Amino acid sequence: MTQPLITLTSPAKLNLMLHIIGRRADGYHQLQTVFQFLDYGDSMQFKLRTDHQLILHDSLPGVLPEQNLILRAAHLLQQHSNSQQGAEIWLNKQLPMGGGVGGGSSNAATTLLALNQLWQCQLPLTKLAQLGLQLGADVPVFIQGQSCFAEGVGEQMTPLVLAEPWFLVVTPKVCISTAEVFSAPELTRDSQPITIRTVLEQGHRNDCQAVVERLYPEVHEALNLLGRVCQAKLTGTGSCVFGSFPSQAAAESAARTLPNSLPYFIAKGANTSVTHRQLNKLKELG
Ligand SMILES: C[C@](O)(CO)[C@H](O)COP(=O)(O)OP(=O)(O)OC[C@H]1O[C@@H](n2ccc(N)nc2=O)[C@H](O)[C@@H]1O
Ligand SMILES: Nc1ncnc2c1ncn2[C@@H]1O[C@H](COP(=O)(O)OP(=O)(O)OP(=O)(O)O)[C@@H](O)[C@H]1O
Repeated sequence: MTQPLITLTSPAKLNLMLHIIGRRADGYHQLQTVFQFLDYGDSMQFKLRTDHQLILHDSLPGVLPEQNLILRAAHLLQQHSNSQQGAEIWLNKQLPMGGGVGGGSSNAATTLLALNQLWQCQLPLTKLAQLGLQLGADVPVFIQGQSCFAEGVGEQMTPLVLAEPWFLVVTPKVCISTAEVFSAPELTRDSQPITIRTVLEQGHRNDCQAVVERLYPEVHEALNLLGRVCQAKLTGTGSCVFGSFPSQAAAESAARTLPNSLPYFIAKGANTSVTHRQLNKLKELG
């Protein structure tokens, strides 16, 4: 019998603002951030196996299969749910790695969501988000699937309805280690906490930006170039920088002002993750 196959988009996120307000005893930074999803990402396919095997068909440069967040997420769910089933997984990577658009975390979350459905584990999103947090601070937001104001390390989420403009995302060819940025001595770690009511007026800054611009001249240059045509900001710990536009045509016209050597993509903002919209459609189809 042919086993079911599901195809899902594993989207990018942007941090529209990111303030660091303190540090936990374990060294993790306490953040205030606004997450927006993009209708753009990696493509993933999941096929049920009736045995226990987990097979990832595509590899990533510099990432051992057992370190790949996709297999780590699949193993975690298998252990937690005691599922006797397995899966074959395919990944078509589009998102830049170490780009601050959350590609690895998104892949992990998409895996948890897809296998929860394929294996009929029926774990609620809150439980999947708890599991996801063991894999990375950015995983819960991709599980929850709504644009939001997030606090803690990003796991305390309050949904926020945002505008859904088009974004021009410049992707400098550098892979940035999140841990390196968070360990910089000069990083701002004492921003004044703001409230969700004032976030859209007061939250325009990314506290990681100064450190990243100093460590990575390519990112500094990208911010300068994009800054000529819009307000340009860093997402997460970089390397990607972005600006928003009222239409796709306006974003395309801004992209034409960039040097040909500078890679970019254009995508629409979305209040609900595309993965959730696709999974809901599959559920409706039965
Ligand atoms: C910067 C953001 O992308 C904003 O959305 C996230 O906070 C980063 O999330 P992530 O990539 O999933 O990060 P993780 O894989 O959990 O952490 C990588 C490393 O970054 C540091 N780290 C991460 C998140 C955080 N709030 N404080 C930290 O100090 C820790 O040294 C950690 O070992
Ligand atoms: N499936 C995966 N996709 C991408 N990176 C992965 C994956 N699995 C493990 N990794 C590792 O995670 C690192 C960070 O990848 P990722 O693309 O998520 O960075 P990022 O966008 O900067 O993340 P964030 O915004 O969450 O800080 C990669 O350099 C790679 O070593």
